[in-house]
Amino acid sequence: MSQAVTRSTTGPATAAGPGLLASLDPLLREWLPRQRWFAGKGRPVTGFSLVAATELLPLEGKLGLYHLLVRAHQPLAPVPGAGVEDGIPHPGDCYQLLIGVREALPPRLAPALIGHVHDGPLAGRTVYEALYDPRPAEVILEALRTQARIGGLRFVRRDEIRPDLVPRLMTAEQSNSSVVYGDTFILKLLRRVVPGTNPDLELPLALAREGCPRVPPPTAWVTAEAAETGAEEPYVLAVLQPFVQGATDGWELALRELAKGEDFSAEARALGRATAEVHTALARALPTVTLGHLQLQSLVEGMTARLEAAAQAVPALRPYAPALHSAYEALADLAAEGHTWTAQRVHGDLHLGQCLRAPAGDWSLIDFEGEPARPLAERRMAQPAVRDVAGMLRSFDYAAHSAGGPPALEWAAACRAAYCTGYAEAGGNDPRTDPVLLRACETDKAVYEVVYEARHRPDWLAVPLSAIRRLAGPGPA
Ligand SMILES: Nc1ncnc2c1ncn2[C@@H]1O[C@H](COP(=O)(O)OP(=O)(O)O)[C@@H](O)[C@H]1O
Ligand SMILES: O=P(O)(O)O[C@H]1O[C@H](CO)[C@@H](O[C@H]2O[C@H](CO)[C@@H](O)[C@H](O)[C@H]2O)[C@H](O)[C@H]1O
Repeated sequence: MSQAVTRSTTGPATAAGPGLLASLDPLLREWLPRQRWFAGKGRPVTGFSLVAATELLPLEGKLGLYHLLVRAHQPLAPVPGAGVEDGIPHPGDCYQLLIGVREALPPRLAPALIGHVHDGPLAGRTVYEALYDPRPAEVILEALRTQARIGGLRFVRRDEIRPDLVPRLMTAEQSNSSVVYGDTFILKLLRRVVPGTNPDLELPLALAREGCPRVPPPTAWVTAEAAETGAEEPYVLAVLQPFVQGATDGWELALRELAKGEDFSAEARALGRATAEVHTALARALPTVTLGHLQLQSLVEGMTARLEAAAQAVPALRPYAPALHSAYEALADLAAEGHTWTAQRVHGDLHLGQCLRAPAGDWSLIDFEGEPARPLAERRMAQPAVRDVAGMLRSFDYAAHSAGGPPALEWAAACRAAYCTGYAEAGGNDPRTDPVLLRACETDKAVYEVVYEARHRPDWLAVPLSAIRRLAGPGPA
């Protein structure tokens, strides 16, 4: 692993050294695991190593600013897709940090505090999560606007960016961190980063080339060059895109309508159409493949392995596992009979919260990263488009269980039907004509959700478990 301490080519000279991380180490051990976006919850952090450090503002000023890529050592790996120790040695995940350094924090930045440094080059200073502070956020936007190269960081711009946009950090619960600039742009700073093409940049760029208006096109992005990090490929670190002004996300909207006892099927149908339009554009933009017997076998093996790992991690799932396996076996049987399916690039983690409705009524889809816990190569594989449909169908069910009171099952059924109708109207294959594949994909998604909730929101575990019971069907469980 490289201990790159980078030297700026067009930015300020760097004063960061390996001592920097050593002095931050005790503070990060305490602070990092508390962050919503920390992926290694439940496993101890035993240390850190520096992948790259870049000074963005020199320490001599009132405000110092460091960009760090830091590997958090957690010697045991998560069970694939489950996040629970199983003893497999693991080098640890790499996180992107933007660290502000001041003599003292003004009260408005109190929530951003990481801690007070006692040793090393930052001794006596206060370090904090710099995205809370407008000045560092402006530094990033200015670097994008001017296409700067600072150390190993490359700021790449595709479209014009107006100067002087005022930043504000989004405070929503997120897997990453986002800053909105003057209601014009939104910057997503990825937190757990891996080298290689990131689908959250790759797919919106491909859709922009296709002229698909359903996805905000990337305006600019940040990468860390491979030479600076010791990786084989650059890391994609952040993506700037147009901000959909006044938008409401589908989750919020669905809950609002549910609370009023209102039907949501017209919106669900429009969402189905939007999804089909995105799928059609993705199938035009990027290669599609036919899944024959062998490929189907490996798809089924993946689903089976995820179910097994999930049942190991979440005991409540165990009684249903045999019945759930039958959904995958039915798919394998169809494949053995010679059925084939088309696979293409998909969103990968589609749910109501990833759909934004502009005030004029148009729906946009965002966040093409895929399921965050899966390896990058898996997230970039061509898959049956029904995977995304299954994600949305699950989401209507989630909403029906989350509005308070008895689950609004009829409401969800109407949304699910309308969504499939809209999907077929806009040129997608009606998912209801392929019930075996749909059931397998819905099962796989519900299994993922069981693990996700057990890990992040145990209070919500009952929601996917109720779907698990439905999907398992009547039987000994
Ligand atoms: N282009 C956009 N316009 C308006 N709001 C957006 C846009 N992109 C994202 N958001 C808001 O930011 C939130 C987080 O974005 P998302 O890409 O889902 O990040 P994460 O991967 O961290 O979950 C979304 O739920 C949405 O509210
Ligand atoms: O939006 P993210 O990329 O962070 O996705 C993760 O978190 C989601 C929750 O915020 C989670 O979605 C699940 O809960 C939603 C309601 O909060 C529901 O609409 C989805 O259908 C359900 O899957 C998602 O699975 C996870 O990857």
